[in-house]
Formats: sequence, structure tokens, C-alpha cells
Amino acid sequence: MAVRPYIVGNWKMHGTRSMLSEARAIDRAAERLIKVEVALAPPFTLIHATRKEAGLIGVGAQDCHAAEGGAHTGDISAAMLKDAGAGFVIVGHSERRADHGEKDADVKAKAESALAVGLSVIVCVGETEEQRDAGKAESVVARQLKGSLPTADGAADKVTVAYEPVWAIGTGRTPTTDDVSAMHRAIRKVLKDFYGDEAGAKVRILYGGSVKAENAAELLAADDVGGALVGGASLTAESFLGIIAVAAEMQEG
Ligand SMILES: O=C(CO)COP(=O)(O)O
Repeated sequence: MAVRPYIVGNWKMHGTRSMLSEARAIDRAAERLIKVEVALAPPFTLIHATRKEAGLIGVGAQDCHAAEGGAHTGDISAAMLKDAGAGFVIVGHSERRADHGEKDADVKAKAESALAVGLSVIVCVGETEEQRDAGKAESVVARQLKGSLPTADGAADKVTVAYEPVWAIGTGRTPTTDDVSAMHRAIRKVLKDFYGDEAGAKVRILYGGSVKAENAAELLAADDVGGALVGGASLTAESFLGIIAVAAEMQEG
């Protein structure tokens, strides 16, 4: 595992202000766990409050619009996220790709707009079950990466990749450690080809999809896993801190 694993909670469309107590509890405990970098991506409406309440962990958003501003009712620009206190934005989550028809080119445009205002980005990729069964998982992910990764100067320093097999999200099913290792090695190769050996070697690759405290050790032990992007199990401090504790223990062990 990476020198300092990165564990990110994606709250998706969950959470009203009553959930700020969870963010506070995560923040307080994360302070003690200096071996792990922790971040939360709450809904837009909670970014500002989470930033204020949780001063130590990273706070980010789950999406942004590619444009700087303009007549886009209901959308949020990267600059607005930054103004609200976000330090990063997740782009290309499979739920955005499925629910909003986002294509690789859209994901790339969003990532570029985030970098342009100084945000970091977590670029999500992952195959469907059908694609895996057809033996196409690695080629699908490689294609998504090449189409979605930002190319602005210095982009590699601000990018994290999250490998999230669509069939593992919210299902309780996870790939084998061998499958995660094989995919993360394949992703690393694409990153080196894309950004050059040196820059491509530094990009963190997270695993996401049904991560919980019980399976975190196994998933985080796979080759080149730099941390986890966690959905359901990040919604309470208790379950999220369980994963963070596993990651911290692995650093010590
Ligand atoms: O999509 C995910 C994180 O972005 C994973 O969600 P779950 O952890 O709920 O499977």
C-alpha cells in the first residue's frame, strides 16, 4: 500500500445538516490517525459547513460543470466549489455516467475546469459486469482513462484515479485481490504511458466498491492500491473510522 493511504468518503445524495456530527466525529478521530489521509465528499449543500466543522480532513465535491459559469440552471462550477471550501472534486463517477449520460470527453472537460481553479480531481473509471464477463475490463478502463484524464500542464500532480467496478458499487460484492491487483497494474501502465514514467508513477490509484472495515485489509493489500473511495460505509463515523483504522494498522504492521 502507498506510504500514506488516502481514504475518501463519497456521501452521494445522502446527508442533511444533521449529518455534520458524523463529519465532526470523523475529523476528530482522523487527527489521531496521521498515517492516513482522510477526506469527505458530501453533497454540495454541506460542503461549506463540513469545511467549517471539520478542519483537518479534506473536503471535496462529487461533480462540477465544465463551464466557468453561465446559463446552466442547477449546475455548479468548479470556482463555486472552491469558494465553498472544496479542495477536490470527484469526476466521472459511474452514477454520473449512467444517470446523466456523461461521456469520457465530458469527464475530461470537468477535470480540466477543476484544475484550472486549483482543485484536485478524483477521476473515476470502472467496467460493468457484462464487460468483465466478456474479458474486456482492462480495455474498457484503459479507454475510459485515456478519454477522461486531464492533460493541462502539471495535471498528473493533481489527479487521483479511482477504480470502481460498476458491479461492486453498493452490492456487497467485491473483486478478488488478484483481480484488483491486475487492474491497478494495468491502470499504472496507462498512467505512465499517458503522463510519462515519472509523473505517471506518482498518481494515486484508489479502489472503490463495497469497501467496509471487514474487507478493507484484503482490498488495500492488493498491488498498487493507494487507498479507497467509500460510499455506504462512509455515512457514519463509526463505519468509516473502522476502515480508516484498518488502513492505519496496515501502515504500522
Ligand atoms: O461508488 C462508490 C464510491 O464512490 C462506492 O460505493 P459503495 O461503497 O457504497 O459500494
